[in-house]
Amino acid sequence: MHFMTALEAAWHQRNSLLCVGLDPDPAKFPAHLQGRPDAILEFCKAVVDATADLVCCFKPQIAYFAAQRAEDQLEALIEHIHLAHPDTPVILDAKRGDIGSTAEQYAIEAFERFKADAITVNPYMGRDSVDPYLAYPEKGVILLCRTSNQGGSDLQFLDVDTPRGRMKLYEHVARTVAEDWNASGNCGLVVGATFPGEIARVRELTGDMPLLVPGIGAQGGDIVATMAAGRTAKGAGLMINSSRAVLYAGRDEDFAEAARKVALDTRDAINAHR
Ligand SMILES: O=c1ccn([C@@H]2O[C@H](COP(=O)(O)O)[C@@H](O)[C@H]2O)c(=O)[nH]1
Repeated sequence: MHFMTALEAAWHQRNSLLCVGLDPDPAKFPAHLQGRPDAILEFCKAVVDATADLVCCFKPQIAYFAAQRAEDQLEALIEHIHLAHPDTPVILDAKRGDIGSTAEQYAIEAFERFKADAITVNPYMGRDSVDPYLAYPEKGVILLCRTSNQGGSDLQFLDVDTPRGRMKLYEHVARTVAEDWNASGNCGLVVGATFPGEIARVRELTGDMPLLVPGIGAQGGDIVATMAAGRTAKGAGLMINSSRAVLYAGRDEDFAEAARKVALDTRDAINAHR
């Protein structure tokens, strides 16, 4: 199924704009999982199974798996999500960006090896570096626009002269993606919850384009301001990500139940402003 179709269905049928981020850090796992060779997979599966009915998508961050030599567990995790929760799209957060020939390999890795439904991509190297992902029209291509970290302002907030006039670099990215790169309707943008003013501006520039919004929870972004700035007229359009606040809500054997409680509260806090 097309990523956007699955996402739209999840927003409305499951009544959720929450994306649970899967950033497994073994140092934070409960004692009973410590030292197990499959600890990453078991930890993530437990959180996925406890929260799947509460989310519109999951977002595994590849660095947490690769750093532990656990790409095989990432592959198994995505396979598990597809089998056990087939209507739940998976965004591989990889923030890839490289010349076309290398990007082709990254696209194969994301979509054919890991079987992700969407990937995050850094647009900084330009259109030809993004084309290999866009060549999969069923898959979502979610481009970094206004990231949630403070340092994002170093470049993204600069005023630049563009063929459309003078604007902030992140505004130019938003317009370029919305107006030039989205021919198959499979693009989205990353805009941090820590910058609600810029969420509003990106929404203004891109119509109903889906926005992946990290930065609530551990980074302190504001749900109310995010919703006011970014929701569409249909009360959707957002994948609001929370990773650490959900994953590490509990540190004991009942960690998955604790994760579910935080996910439920977060989903409801979001829905109160749809
Ligand atoms: O601008 C961005 C882009 C991506 N991220 C990623 O989202 C999660 C956030 O984790 P929390 O624990 O909820 O803070 C993480 O995987 C980041 O790599 C982001 O934070 N900001």
